[in-house]
Amino acid sequence: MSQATCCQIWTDTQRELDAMLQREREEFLQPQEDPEQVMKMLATAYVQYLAILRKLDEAHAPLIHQQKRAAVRHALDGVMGRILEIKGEMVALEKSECHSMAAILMELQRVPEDIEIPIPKYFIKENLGILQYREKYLHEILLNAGLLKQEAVRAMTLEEGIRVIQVAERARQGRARAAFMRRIYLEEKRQSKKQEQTMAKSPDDAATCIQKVWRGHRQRRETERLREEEMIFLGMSLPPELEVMISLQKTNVLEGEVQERANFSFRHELRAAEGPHIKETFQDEITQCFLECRHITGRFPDYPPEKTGGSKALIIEKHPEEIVEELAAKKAKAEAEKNEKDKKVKEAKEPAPEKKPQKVEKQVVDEGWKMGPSNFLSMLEEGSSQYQVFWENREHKSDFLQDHDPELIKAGEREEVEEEIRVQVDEVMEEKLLRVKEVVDGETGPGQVKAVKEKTSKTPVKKKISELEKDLTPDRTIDSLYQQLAEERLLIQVKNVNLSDYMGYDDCVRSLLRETGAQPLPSIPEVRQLVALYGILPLGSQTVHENAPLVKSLLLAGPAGVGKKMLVHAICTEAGANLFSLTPSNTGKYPGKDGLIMVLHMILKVGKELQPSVVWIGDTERIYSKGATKGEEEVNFKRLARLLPQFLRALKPKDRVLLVGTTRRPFDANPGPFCKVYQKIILVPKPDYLTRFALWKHYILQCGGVLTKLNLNCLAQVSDGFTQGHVVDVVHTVLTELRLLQMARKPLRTAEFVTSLARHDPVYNEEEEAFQAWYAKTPLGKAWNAARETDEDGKGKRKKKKGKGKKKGKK
Ligand SMILES: Nc1ncnc2c1ncn2[C@@H]1O[C@H](COP(=O)(O)OP(=O)(O)OP(=O)(O)O)[C@@H](O)[C@H]1O
Repeated sequence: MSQATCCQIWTDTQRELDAMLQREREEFLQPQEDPEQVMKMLATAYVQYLAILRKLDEAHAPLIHQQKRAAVRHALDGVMGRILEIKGEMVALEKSECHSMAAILMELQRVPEDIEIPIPKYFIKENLGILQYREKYLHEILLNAGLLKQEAVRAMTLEEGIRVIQVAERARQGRARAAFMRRIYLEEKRQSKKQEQTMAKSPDDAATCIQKVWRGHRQRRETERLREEEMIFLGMSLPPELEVMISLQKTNVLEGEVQERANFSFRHELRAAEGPHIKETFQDEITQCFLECRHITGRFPDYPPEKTGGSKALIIEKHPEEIVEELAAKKAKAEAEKNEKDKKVKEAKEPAPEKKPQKVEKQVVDEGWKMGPSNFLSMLEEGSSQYQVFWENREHKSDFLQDHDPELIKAGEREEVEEEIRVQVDEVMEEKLLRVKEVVDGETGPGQVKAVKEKTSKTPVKKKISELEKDLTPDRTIDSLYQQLAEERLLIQVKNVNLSDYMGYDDCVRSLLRETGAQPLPSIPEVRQLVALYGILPLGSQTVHENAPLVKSLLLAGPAGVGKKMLVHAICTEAGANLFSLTPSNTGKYPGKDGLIMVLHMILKVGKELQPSVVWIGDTERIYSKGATKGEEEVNFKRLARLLPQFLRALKPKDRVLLVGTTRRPFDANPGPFCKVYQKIILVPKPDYLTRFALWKHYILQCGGVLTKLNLNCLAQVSDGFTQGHVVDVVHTVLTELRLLQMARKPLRTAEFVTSLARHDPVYNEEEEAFQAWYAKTPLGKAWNAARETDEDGKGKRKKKKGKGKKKGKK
């Protein structure tokens, strides 16, 4: 895609985004009373933001201009975050992770694929070098530790050997023949030259000859230049300067260096041109502030210590009147709090009068629904205004050089230069203030300041640091910890699977069931969406992780073979994350509480440093098993269960680390602590007819099978109740190397697969019901049931009222 097309897509999408922001300002700020209307509004915005995200990613991926890339990425992150916020609102409103979007899709004239979550390509593309290096490093560690076998070098067959020799021999003969022909050509040329030299030429002939050669050469050069210009104009090739730049940027290190050098020169320029003026302004502002303060309080204030930001606070502070106002507001707030406390104490002493629930309910209804505060709207609006200032009116088509905009860099650098100068000014002004205090007020400043400092240093705020947050390995490097974790199999290789490889279609039966009022459970496409929303997007983007509703842990529950592990690997592949395996059988190598703390500490330290990271606990129900503990292994599991909340507490919004648990038997776990640790629970379903059909086809073709004589409909029908894992296993069992060799004589038959399938146990209805019953007991399941009951009560009451009304009417 040419750069001009990318910019055009960006322009169009930005316009759509502006329209969305305008709509948000108008619609979402108004309180709404009808929940159905609210849901419709949210779902519409959700679908539209997804379309915007898709287009922004399309524009961002091929863009070369670094500043434009940064601007589009800013918008990308903002839109991703906003989608997560809207999803959060939808979940809170419907008390379910699944929403029926069919009506909205119809109304907006979209297809079901439009609600798949696009995963920005920059997650991987911008870290490709580091990811490849890390993959190679891990591979080497595993090879050296003997945990991986070196791939055996395959011996050549006789035919392959002959072929290689033939190719080489023919090439040699070709080269010899070419050399021979060249020799003949040169010989002939030499002969003709000799003949020409013997025939004397007039000066005119000689001049014509020289002109001919020169004109030919000049025209060829000119044509070449024109051709290059045209290619650049059409966007089919890059200007030479840019090509050099891109080749430099191919390695991340170089990119960093180039950027750093450019920034340094701008900073230097700014410091020289604007530094003195900034310094003067700061000094004036600080002096003014001190004078005003003395005017109000009668003495010069102490200089704010550097730890609290130095004079930054003074510079921000506007007017003495505002300070007075602020103080008054603080006082009023404190008084109000005190009054409330007194009131509560009084109420606790006196028997509380009976509450009137009806009134409260009415109040809630009266207030209506309002969209919660957003961290991303302001970001999007800021991005939009920056776009209007810098990019909207720029001529993208003729920007052959894709050169940077110095003003934009300067704007970014200005803040840093200001901060640098402020620190210098602070040092000077603090000295000055002390001297002035001594002369004017007779205060011996340093002593007082020291005293204050000592006072503050004597009363440090005691904060309890959990065992996991302490650095237990201060003398170890990240590399050595990484190596140790890999050797202990706590850090494992990620299988290269994408989320789109997790095949599956919407289950029509499930949608029908939902309409009858059954608890909504996710279909396969919804599982894909939830995994992308709660796992991949926050892990891939720092901004999204820090500002969107924080999800620290995710549970994938479902029968054996439905693809839970595949989803864990897909999260890591798409987000470029490390994969730590805390599966109970792995932690046995570190017995005792201290051992376990050390494992968790190492995982946290390496995971945070080399973020994003996924910490996977397979068979996670085992660590929350009900009943008394038996044996050392179970004691260790219980210990891990007790340490997990601490582990999660040690994860801050800036740490892109996600805990993912997988379980085949969640009902065996103690529901209380289990659901407390896992913030989001996704029930992974077994495949429906359409998915089974696609799975059979895909895996048979992948293993080299031929479909001609196969009845895939029959296979899909017969495999009802079986999982994806069963299908994969059956295909691998049937399509052995020997069977593939026989294929020409003996075509594949459906019965072969059916026979093999019969050796597996399907997921029986009882097991599926057990999953559903367990899900109904999770916090979200309970909330959904409670909401439904109140809904039904409400409807019943309304019906009764109507009935009464009618009777009265008849009377
Ligand atoms: N939706 C899917 N599309 C394609 N392949 C799938 C899908 N789901 C699962 N598979 C394949 O099925 C096999 C089993 O999947 P996986 O091991 O991830 O299941 P699991 O739920 O983790 O099983 P278990 O609970 O037994 O550990 C894998 O080879 C995986 O690639």
